[in-house]
Amino acid sequence: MEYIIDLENVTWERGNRTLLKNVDWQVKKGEHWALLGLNGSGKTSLLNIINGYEWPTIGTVHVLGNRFGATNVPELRKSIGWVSSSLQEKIYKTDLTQAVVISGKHASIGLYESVSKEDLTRALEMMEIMGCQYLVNRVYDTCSQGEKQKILIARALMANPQILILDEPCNGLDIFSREKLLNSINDLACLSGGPTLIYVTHHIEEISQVFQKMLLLRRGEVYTSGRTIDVLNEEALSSFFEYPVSVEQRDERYSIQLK
Ligand SMILES: Nc1ncnc2c1ncn2[C@@H]1O[C@H](COP(=O)(O)OP(=O)(O)OP(=O)(O)O)[C@@H](O)[C@H]1O
Repeated sequence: MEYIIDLENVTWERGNRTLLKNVDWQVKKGEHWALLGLNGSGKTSLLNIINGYEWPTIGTVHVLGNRFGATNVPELRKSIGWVSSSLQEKIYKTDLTQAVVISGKHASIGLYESVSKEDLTRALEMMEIMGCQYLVNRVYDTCSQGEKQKILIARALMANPQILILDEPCNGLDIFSREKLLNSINDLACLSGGPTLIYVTHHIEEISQVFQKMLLLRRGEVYTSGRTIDVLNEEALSSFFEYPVSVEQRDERYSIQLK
């Protein structure tokens, strides 16, 4: 079986610190994962390794069938979308929303080529998938935080990625904007031929039923990975957080409270 992400025994050291230790993680195409961990647990470090921005000290990394060390990483990166708050800061605030989306075609910030009719049509399609086509012709900075997230996901889709990393996309959103964004993400997850999603979060409340697999990171190590329904329960999470928690499940969504 070919995995689209295959990390074997990945350890990453910086100075005298081990930031990732013996990480094994295999992701199949079309299998959407949530990646959960507290602040500083190593989530971003892991994503940096998957994107080839950092190299493991020990272990092997295969992404989309390519072994890091024997492949052209910048080329490979075109197949991986990564939407994060640091991206949001880079976007030119006075650009129109559709220009921001089109810039995802070459992962540029801003547009440096004339826009073809096909690019515009595709951008509008991507905006429609994310439920934000109504924002066309709006200046990016006049959009709400939730709308900006949708634009940035549409931008990432423009390059037709096989893997799409959504790095804490609901940060800074109120409960209504959060639910709207999660609905659009669910639609995207169900899109035939769409990317495999990796949803990074601190909050189990955001993990909807489309994320059937989970990886729990703690202090740079995989605490556990497997089916979400097996992982998101009181016993497993109390042990993971090293603190007693209660977990409720309703309508295929979860909530957690400290006991
Ligand atoms: N380049 C680096 N050099 C040294 N230490 C680093 C480097 N990158 C990350 N770290 C450290 O590794 C640990 C894990 O950081 P990382 O950003 O991967 O965690 P995270 O799970 O993404 O956290 P958060 O949820 O707060 O974003 C932290 O203690 C961080 O300070």
